[in-house]
Amino acid sequence: MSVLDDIIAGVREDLAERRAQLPLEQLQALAAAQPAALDALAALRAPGLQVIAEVKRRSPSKGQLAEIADPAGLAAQYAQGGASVISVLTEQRRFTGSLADLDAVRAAVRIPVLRKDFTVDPYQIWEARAHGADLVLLIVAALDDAQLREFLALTEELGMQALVETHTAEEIDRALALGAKIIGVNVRNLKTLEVDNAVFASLAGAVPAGSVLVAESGVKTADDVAHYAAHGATAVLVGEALVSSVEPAATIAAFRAAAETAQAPAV
Ligand SMILES: O=P(O)(O)OC[C@@H](O)[C@@H](O)c1c[nH]c2ccccc12
Repeated sequence: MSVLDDIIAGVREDLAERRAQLPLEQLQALAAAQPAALDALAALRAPGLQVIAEVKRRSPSKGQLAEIADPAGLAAQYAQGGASVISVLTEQRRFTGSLADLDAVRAAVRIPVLRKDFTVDPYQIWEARAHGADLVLLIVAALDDAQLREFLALTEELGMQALVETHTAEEIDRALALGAKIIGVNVRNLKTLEVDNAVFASLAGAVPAGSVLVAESGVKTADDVAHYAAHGATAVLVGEALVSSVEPAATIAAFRAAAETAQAPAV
């Protein structure tokens, strides 16, 4: 069983518990009572390189990254530093996230919020909307085409966007064929947890110009950001480097500035 399969098995167990507590019909009523989702696509299409800043306490590959006693305060700092979207890990067992974190972040910022989880059931998309998220993560490696199609349609029906995460050229083709508008390339292989930054440059060409292309994982330095920007990234998704930064707002500002240098035409 790969790491991904193992994580998903836990996600399904936790999901069964939540579903037993709150039937889908009630969740749908909560979703309907939410203000409309914010336009994440427009936010990511703004000029310059966009930063998706993640609230992430722990990961299976790195263990504990940060305490994050105040996710709302952290998200506010991210927004103040110029993040375009806040990503909130809600998976509990491996990442120590929760829907309570999502609620706290949603209440703290006015920019789009991504519910970052291993989506394997439509219930989770309703849940994301009921908790005020504007985007969900769909990991292509975890879904077949029928699921991906169904989940993209539901996302659209709820006025939300999906960050469709890929790791291979074949996954990018599947995502594009099903109409994904925001494509993520995760340079971390979720089956082995290995990070290889070169994966982005090797795959970026498979995504047509005009799509929103997000480089995910392993962004540590301004040089990493400049590298992804030079290879066509619209945005970078950053977790560890921000949760472990003493000044996350300044780090985000520095990342955005690094991308401008990378994109400036040579004179
Ligand atoms: O902490 P990093 O290396 O900056 O990575 C952030 C993000 O890309 C990573 O958290 C991530 C990308 N795709 C995921 C899917 C599930 C859980 C986590 C992830």
